[in-house]
Amino acid sequence: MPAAGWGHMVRMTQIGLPSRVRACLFDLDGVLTPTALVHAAAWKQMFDDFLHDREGDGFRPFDSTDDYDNFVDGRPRADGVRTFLASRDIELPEGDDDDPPSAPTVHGLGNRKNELVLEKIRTDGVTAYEGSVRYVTAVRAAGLRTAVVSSSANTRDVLVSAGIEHLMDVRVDGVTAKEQGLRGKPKPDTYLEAAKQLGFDPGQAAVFEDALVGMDAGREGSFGYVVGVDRVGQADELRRHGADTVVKDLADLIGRSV
Ligand SMILES: O=P(O)(O)OC[C@H]1O[C@@H](O)[C@H](O)[C@@H](O)[C@@H]1O
Repeated sequence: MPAAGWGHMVRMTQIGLPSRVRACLFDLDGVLTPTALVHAAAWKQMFDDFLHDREGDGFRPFDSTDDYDNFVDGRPRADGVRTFLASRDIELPEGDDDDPPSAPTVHGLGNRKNELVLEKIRTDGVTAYEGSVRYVTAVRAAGLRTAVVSSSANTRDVLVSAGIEHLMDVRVDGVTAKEQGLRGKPKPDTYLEAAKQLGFDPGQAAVFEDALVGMDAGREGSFGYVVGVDRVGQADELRRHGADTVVKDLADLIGRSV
């Protein structure tokens, strides 16, 4: 048997990653589960109600593709509120984490959106992408370690609801990032923390992301490989933001050599 073990030999041809990669860091929403759609719909409903109340019938609605991808996707919740409002030249007081959903503050709006997300997840449940489960299972069988790295404070609930919590060795999410004072994506802090907890340098870790800010984090953190996951037809944008490769589904990497 070779010094690195058979798992090492097998994975080079079967999981589409360079041999230096020993750990896989997966974003959640849009990569492991289809919950990016739930978030996008909740953001739209919340911002459209807010803009309508503020500007009347002539308001410019939140665009679930452009506004979501550029200002909200992948960022921690309050950063998403701030970044979108800034794009419309709107300033609101910060407020507090426990502001009621009716409060006209950054956190009030964030809490309003979160109520919509939780309602949808509780009603419909979450099913993981089948190709993602197959791919994560394959990388673990090849001896790599795995982490989920998400801005979402709902990460644990979504993993449990989807039945995939046991597939992740480490979780760095919106809750743990806040506890540890880690900056959110597009900063690489949460991905760096996950690599550290798994015991690897960034160069030995691959980042799997569907969000443009996640690509930026992968590039700024000098990770060993960055996989862009294109669920919405933004492959070129993902490449421009630093993807080494772009796939439509994680299972597309199975059987691919790099
Ligand atoms: O509001 P949460 O569940 O903490 O999630 C924050 C963000 O988490 C990211 O994973 C999603 O891409 C965003 O859409 C979402 O807004």
